[in-house]
Amino acid sequence: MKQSKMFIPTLREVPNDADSKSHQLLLKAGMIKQIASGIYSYLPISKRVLNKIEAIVREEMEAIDGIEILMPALQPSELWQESGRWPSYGAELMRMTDRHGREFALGPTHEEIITSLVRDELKSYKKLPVTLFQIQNKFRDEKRPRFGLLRGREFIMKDAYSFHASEESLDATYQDMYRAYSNIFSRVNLKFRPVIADSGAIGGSHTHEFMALAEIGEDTIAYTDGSDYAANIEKAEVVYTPDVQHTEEQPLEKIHTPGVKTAQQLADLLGRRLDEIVKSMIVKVDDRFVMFLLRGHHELNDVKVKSYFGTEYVELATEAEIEGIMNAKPGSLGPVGVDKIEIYADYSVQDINNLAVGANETEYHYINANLNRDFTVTAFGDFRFITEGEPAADGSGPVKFAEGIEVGQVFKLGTKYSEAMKATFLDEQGKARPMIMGCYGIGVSRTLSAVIEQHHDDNGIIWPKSITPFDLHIISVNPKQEAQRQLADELYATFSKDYEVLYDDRTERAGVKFNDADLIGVPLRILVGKNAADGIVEVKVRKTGESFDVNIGELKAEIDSLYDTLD
Ligand SMILES: O=C(C[C@@H]1CCCCN1)Cn1cnc2cc(Cl)c(F)cc2c1=O
Ligand SMILES: [Mg+2]
Ligand SMILES: [Mg+2]
Repeated sequence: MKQSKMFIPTLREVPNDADSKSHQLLLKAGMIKQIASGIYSYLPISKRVLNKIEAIVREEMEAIDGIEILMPALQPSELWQESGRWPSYGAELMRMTDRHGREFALGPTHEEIITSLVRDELKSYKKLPVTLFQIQNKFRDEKRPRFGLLRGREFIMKDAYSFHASEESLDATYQDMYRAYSNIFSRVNLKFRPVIADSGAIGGSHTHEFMALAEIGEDTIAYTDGSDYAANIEKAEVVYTPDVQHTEEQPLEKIHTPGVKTAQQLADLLGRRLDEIVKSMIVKVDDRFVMFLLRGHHELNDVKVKSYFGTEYVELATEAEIEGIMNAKPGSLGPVGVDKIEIYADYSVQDINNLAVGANETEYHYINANLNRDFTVTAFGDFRFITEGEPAADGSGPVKFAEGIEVGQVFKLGTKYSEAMKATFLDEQGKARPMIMGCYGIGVSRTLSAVIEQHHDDNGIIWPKSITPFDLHIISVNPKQEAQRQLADELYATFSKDYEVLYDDRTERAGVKFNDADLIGVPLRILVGKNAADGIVEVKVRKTGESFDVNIGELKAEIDSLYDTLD
């Protein structure tokens, strides 16, 4: 492709609204243009990379008998009424009405559509299992779109759905997908980790997220070097090992604590460690309020609370709600004398006694509060986030933390949608049974960004060979020089036979062309410059920056062998 005919609006300066490295580079390399918050046009360089990522995804899906279809983005609300999800999503679900006043959603995902499609077509166990997938734009009205393509409101997803007559069959497909995802993320040259994850609102039991490791990642992974254990921190189980440090029970004592609002301030006032304080939090679970007790140095894990109570509706109570229930401000809450709401406590609260807790009176606290004497707990449980260094659930050693970008997720869905939508099949005994489902997503546009996050330097992107927009970048340094332009034209014609070539034939200054080439990030570059008349060109490897002169007689062999060494 001649760059004089291309559309790559590179930028000189860093756009100030870019809030991540990949977002900056996508803009500087002229790969995307924002049309509205979280909504982008993919320009030619991006489109070429997306085509390659999608080709790899298709190959791996088809290798495990995935069949490609394309479903509509417009989804009739009736199907979401059937699945019961129409009322359960808020502003994130983009809704609209058509000219007849009928309600639709712009599809954020396609469980309802695919289930209605399959229930009409596949009636017998003989037709199962089947795995259908699509690659399509999804719409989710994120409250805070950010990081360019990493969290957009319209994005490209590969979503696959599988239908089974048995759990074993679902298991087999789940494993196939798990391996296919590992292949895909390896082939696009991403450093990634599959992590045990929480299935959240989607239901089902078993799910893994595929995390691309990157500082900018919004997810935190708890992993160990001792095994392939890795879990989303929302899910990482805390192995409770009792570490009881009880002392002689002391009499309960109320103390005036002006200005004390946090566990740290209470610890400082009492001259105790933070972990010797027990903090009390009021959480709204569904439509009731519940108190949670945690050690001062731990944090409440809302995802664990959701899965413990089996609901998505878990929110911290507001200050007004707290004052309404407890007649005290959030900084002075405690379990003593609380009988209107249930109290749950993290396991490790039972390790200490003579507790310092709020007195449910603003600016008053108790010391020496003791379980069963001064307050009771409905149940102890694992309600907190694991902290770095604590033992992993599989006993493989202390967990370490890393940031990750969720680029894929595989779910065992079960029969949540097939039951709700009566997608049944006739089993061997002719009995109608709900199909057992799995669903599997890859963020295709998010994967493009994740690759940039992991493959760049200060001058721009460095594309892995597998998804690079072009293989070779030929630059005629000064096309006004007849010898240079002629040789560059010839090399473009020759190399285009075996490689995808971007030919910078523009009459821009050399510096501009080199800057653009560094930004765009094609892995190999041929500079046709002042030595063209002597049949010498310069070859440059984008990743290492190394460059050397090559006689055009050896150029093809040199490029072929160099290209093979690239990753
Ligand atoms: O999408 C999934 C599960 C899997 C992921 C892989 C591909 C198939 N679906 C979960 N999820 C996430 N955000 C959503 C946002 C909105 Cl607004 C919605 F209405 C529904 C969903 C929703 O269901
Ligand atoms: Mg997540
Ligand atoms: Mg997820």
